Amino acid sequence: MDNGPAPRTVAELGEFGVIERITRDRRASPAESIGPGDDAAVLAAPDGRVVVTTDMLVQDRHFRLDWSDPDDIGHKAIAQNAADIAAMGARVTGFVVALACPPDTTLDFVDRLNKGMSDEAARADGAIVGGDLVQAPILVISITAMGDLGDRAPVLRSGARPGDVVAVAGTLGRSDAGWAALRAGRRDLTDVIDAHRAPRPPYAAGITAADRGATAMSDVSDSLLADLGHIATASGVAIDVALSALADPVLDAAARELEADARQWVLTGGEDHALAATFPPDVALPEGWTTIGRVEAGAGVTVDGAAWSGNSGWQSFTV
Ligand SMILES: Nc1ncnc2c1ncn2[C@@H]1O[C@H](COP(=O)(O)OP(=O)(O)O)[C@@H](O)[C@H]1O
Ligand SMILES: Cc1ncc(C[n+]2csc(CCOP(=O)(O)OP(=O)(O)O)c2C)c(N)n1
Ligand SMILES: [Mg+2]
Ligand SMILES: [Mg+2]
Ligand SMILES: [Mg+2]
Repeated sequence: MDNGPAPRTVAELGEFGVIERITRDRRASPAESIGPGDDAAVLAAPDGRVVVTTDMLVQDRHFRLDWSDPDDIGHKAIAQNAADIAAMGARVTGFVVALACPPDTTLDFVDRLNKGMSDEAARADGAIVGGDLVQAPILVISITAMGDLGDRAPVLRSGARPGDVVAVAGTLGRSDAGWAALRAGRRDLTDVIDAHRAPRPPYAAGITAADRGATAMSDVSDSLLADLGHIATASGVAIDVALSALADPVLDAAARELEADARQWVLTGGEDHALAATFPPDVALPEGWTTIGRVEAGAGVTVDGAAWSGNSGWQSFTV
């Protein structure tokens, strides 16, 4: 029997066909858990507490289809959520993914988006256990991540104390540099463009930081200055950052090409999802962490002892 041409778009395959396609490889959920396919998922919460966070990506606000491949968008959507779990000192247990897309979205696009999400979920050691699929005029990906602290105390933004060391794990400023390269049409600057399209946060560093006694932690989504600012405010302390500790030859090379200031990217660029944390002064930093500053008495964030002039990072409603 001739069933006609194979479906090519989500409208042609239909909601339940697409869900079946997306979840086909996701039947294997973690032990004691129930994954996609029922009215809700069930996740084990071994220590009785659940860490939970949500973040969304909106087309033309967080990504552009002419700048990012579908798998990049999938990576980024999972990464921005998993980084918040890691920033609490927790490990990811599961994700639920709500996807809104136009009816002419191709199945190839959905497959690649799905592959990017699955690959990054695997990097974060978590499974995609459910979601939602609806029609919308543009793409929106809204993800909720759940995590488990084991026997650790959560690392809050409020625990930094004067005398603590400030450290980061992961790269800073590369995503912003990549965004600048894309706006300038400089597709050749692949180091920074790749970092913008698909950040790879250092999830394990969040857990090792918690185990090593980190006093406060956050991922860097809006900018180093803005996110350290949240730690400073929540902790009632001042933070001073040493610019020399933030040098990155990849950024310097991109800055020469784009006639830009690498310091601006490192301090005010968002979307790298590096981890920033404070540690007691006598602690040996775990692997992957680099000292970039110090916690002091007072308020606010300074750079080499002085206020940073100009914008300090991304704000959703300013542009
Ligand atoms: N619409 C909302 N309703 C309730 N809480 C929110 C809302 N938006 C943000 N928050 C909370 O405000 C805090 C800061 O949010 P956000 O800046 O998005 O954090 P992050 O950069 O870690 O994603 C988080 O604790 C988040 O849960
Ligand atoms: C098309 C496009 N425009 C602008 C940006 C830049 N941008 C979008 S969101 C963002 C920062 C973080 O976004 P937010 O939604 O605040 O994430 P959260 O802090 O909640 O993790 C930046 C720098 C981009 N990536 N793509
Ligand atoms: Mg958020
Ligand atoms: Mg965060
Ligand atoms: Mg933000």
